[in-house]
Amino acid sequence: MPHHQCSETMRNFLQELPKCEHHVHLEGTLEPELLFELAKRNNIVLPEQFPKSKAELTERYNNFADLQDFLDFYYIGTSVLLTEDDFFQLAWNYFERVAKNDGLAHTEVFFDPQSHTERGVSMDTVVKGFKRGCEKAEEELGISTKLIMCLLRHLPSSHGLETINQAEEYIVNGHIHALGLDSAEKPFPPELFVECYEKVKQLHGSINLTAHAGEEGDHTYITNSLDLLNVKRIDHGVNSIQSVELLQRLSDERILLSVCPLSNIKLQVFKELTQIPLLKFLEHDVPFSLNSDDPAYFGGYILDNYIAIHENFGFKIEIWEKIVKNSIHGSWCHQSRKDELLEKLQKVIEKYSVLLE
Ligand code: HPA
Ligand SMILES: [Zn+2]
Repeated sequence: MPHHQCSETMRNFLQELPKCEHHVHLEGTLEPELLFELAKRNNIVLPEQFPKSKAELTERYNNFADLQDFLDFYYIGTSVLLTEDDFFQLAWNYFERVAKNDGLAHTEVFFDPQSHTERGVSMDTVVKGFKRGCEKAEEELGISTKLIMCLLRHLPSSHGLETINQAEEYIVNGHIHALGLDSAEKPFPPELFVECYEKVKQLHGSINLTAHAGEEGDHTYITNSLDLLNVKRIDHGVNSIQSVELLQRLSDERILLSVCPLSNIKLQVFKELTQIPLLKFLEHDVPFSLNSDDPAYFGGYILDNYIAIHENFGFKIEIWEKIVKNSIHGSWCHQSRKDELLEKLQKVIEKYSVLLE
């Protein structure tokens, strides 16, 4: 049960904060409605045992046993996406929703090309559709965006290398801004992907690097991602709590953890939101952002995650200022954009420091 009520004023404050999202899978924004619509339009036959209605599917999404149980649904979801317009529409629906409802200012979005190229959809189709969504969002919604290509760790690293080759043009020209690593964590540790991370770095010396680590895997998955893959951000990273040395290192090196509260509950990483180690991170000055991960599957977009954290932690305005400041500093946009967002943050803090007294 939440301990702190989120007043209307508090909700408005959280909405108006210039939030940055660093951990959202575009394929994880596929709402049941669009899933069924695209399956029909593209003549995709869903598995026999797959829920038949939106209500049934949403109900099943409330009962994921763990990461793998979710991933089984997630990959069935990806299978309905075929054309460039499908990818565009998926991305656009997300951008429009979070810019208008959630007050999102900047978002760095993951996509999983291998979940599409494995089914015969080309890299070009995927990237062009998503890129078009990003451009329209920047022009019409005023939010800034970056695309992060993720490799699926349940596939061999040779498949990852092939994927990097297919994406070479977009890595070199910067349309793909960063590399990430996702899917089933524990059986597939970071050391399996050293060659892939070296390869993208060869193609583009200043490409940004991140990896999912320490969601179900222990703290060594995080340390090894930092040491062997040279990532400068960790997605999830909640198991860093197991090592004080690691917490100190994350703080010293300003490694941002992209924490996903509602995801952690839905995938049974924690029983209660209060168990997410945000207080420890604050105590050790480990920078973190709050994110939605797969909002269509986990029952909430970014503002819902902020509200849920407020209801469970009752953070004061100064803590929210710090969280948003760290999210801005840890973003991969230009300094000029960060300055804009920091200025906006100051205005919102000034406005609400009286209202929320
Ligand atoms: O939270 C996640 N973890 C790992 N892989 C994923 N792919 C989509 N979401 C996730
Ligand atoms: Zn994720």
